[in-house]
Amino acid sequence: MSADHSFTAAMVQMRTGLLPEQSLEQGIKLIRQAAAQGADYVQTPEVSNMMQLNRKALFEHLADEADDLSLKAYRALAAELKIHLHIGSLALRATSERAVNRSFLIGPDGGVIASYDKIHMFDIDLPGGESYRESANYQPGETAVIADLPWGRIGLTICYDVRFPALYRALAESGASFLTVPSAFTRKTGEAHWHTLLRARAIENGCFVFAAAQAGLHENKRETFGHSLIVAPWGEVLAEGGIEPGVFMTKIDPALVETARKTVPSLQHGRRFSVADPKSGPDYLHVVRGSA
Ligand SMILES: O=C(O)CNC(=O)[C@H](CS)NC(=O)CCC(=O)C(=O)O
Repeated sequence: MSADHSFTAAMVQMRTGLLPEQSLEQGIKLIRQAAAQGADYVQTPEVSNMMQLNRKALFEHLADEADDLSLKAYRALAAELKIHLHIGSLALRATSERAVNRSFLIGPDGGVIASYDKIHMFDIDLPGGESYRESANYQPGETAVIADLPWGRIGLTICYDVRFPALYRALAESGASFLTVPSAFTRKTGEAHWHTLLRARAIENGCFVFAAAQAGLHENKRETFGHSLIVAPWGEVLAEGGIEPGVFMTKIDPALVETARKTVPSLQHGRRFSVADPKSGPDYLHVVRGSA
């Protein structure tokens, strides 16, 4: 695998609605636009198929992975356009009681290269009354996922995962050059944290970060932050969306990963903590209480 040639990455920013059929139409239109402008890798946001706050309505529209119309259509589209298509996530049925928030990396032959189930559940009460209990409807994943693209290795994560830096360090240490964070950030937390978190994950790991976002006021009355981002390994923002749906793209030079890591070799300088009690977690995260 040679990682020395450049490619074009495109973030598709969406304003997903209540119904999978409508959302699919919006997704297909924007993905076609990205491919027509020369994109090789296209990413869509978290829950590209539907945004439902109501559990009953959500479960009425959930399909199993094997029957999901969005996944079928996106696989056919990737094959037609001959692109790598990363569907940031689809809400799918896992059991009769539980959904799963699962992303898919689809290859230019329409095959699924990898899928990832969101690990960290957004169970949060924000000041002002906005409240989320993702774990009430979704079962979390337990496995970090990497896959190989023609241009280097990619790590898959989703949205709230971005607040857990150990996940990204593990992906980088497993050889990832590209970290991906398709999202549906709230407007409030996005304004405060979105750029900082994504740029930090890029800088501390010497990786590109690709984050396609949900944007604006949705049919279910939720407001998401938008600002899809492509961040370089040195931390520069290479492409950024606003709050309207659209396509945001740029050329990617994978050699910049090595350049950044040569300049600041923090990946090599990591894992220097001693281990006092291996039962209490990963050794490089262990913190010993001072005895002063
Ligand atoms: O449920 C849906 O319809 C789509 N899923 C989401 O919107 C998810 C779970 S509620 N949102 C986040 O993870 C936001 C994280 C965030 O905003 C932060 O970390 O600050």
